[in-house]
Amino acid sequence: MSAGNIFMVVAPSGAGKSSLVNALLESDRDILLSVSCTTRAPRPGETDGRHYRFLSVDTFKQMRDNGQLLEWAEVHGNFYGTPRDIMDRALAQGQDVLLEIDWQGARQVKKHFPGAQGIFILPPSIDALEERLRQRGQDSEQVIARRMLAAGGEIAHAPEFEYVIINQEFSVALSELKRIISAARLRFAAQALRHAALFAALGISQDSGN
Ligand SMILES: Nc1nc2c(ncn2[C@@H]2O[C@H](COP(=O)(O)OP(=O)(O)O)[C@@H](O)[C@H]2O)c(=O)[nH]1
Ligand SMILES: Nc1ncnc2c1ncn2[C@@H]1O[C@H](COP(=O)(O)OP(=O)(O)O)[C@@H](O)[C@H]1O
Repeated sequence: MSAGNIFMVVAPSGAGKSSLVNALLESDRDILLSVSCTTRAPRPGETDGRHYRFLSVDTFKQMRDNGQLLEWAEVHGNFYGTPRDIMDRALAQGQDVLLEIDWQGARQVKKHFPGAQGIFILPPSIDALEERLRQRGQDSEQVIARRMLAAGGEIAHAPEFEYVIINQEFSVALSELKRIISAARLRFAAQALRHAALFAALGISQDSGN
């Protein structure tokens, strides 16, 4: 069985990544969303284990220092990280995994898994980004100001990613996200077939070298 694929969705706060990812997951049952750990306080309606694993700073640092996180970063004054165990298990079972992380985390994942595909979501404008953060109605003015201040620096990393989607019209952006994922899956499947054929022709076991 071939290993699963990794997709990373990255965006400045308010660009619409969670909305796009949630809509994608409704129609794509073959992709597992990695639930991150965070030290940020839960927003109204967020539940532990579903949206995030909400941890104290001490517990987060303990997990990080024990090597239980595949990647981690400090974003907007809080710690965020991807637990290693669930992800490793899913990939070994051939399950595709989607990570909703920031650009710093994406860089670290790329080091471990060079085939991971990064998709950067841009808002149509900075004004639209601020409007979306306000309209979401979940963050204080102070939190919104901090996220807006960080947005420019985050957007500067968009060219590092394999794909960039401008989330203007939601349905159009969602179609692009679905198309990117289907195309990448096909490409990886074709690659795996070519490897298998090459190894068979050379009489080499596919497990050798692992
Ligand atoms: N490196 C890293 N970043 C993460 C992780 N989980 C979430 N983030 C990022 O942390 C930032 C803040 O996330 P959040 O507090 O949920 O705010 P939101 O982006 O406005 O919904 C976003 O850029 C997320 O993508 C993670 O596991 N690792
Ligand atoms: N294409 C879009 N047009 C208008 N509003 C959008 C669009 N995409 C997302 N939103 C809204 O913008 C707000 C921020 O979206 P969210 O998915 O929480 O962003 P992120 O996860 O990137 O922080 C939400 O209220 C969401 O409903």
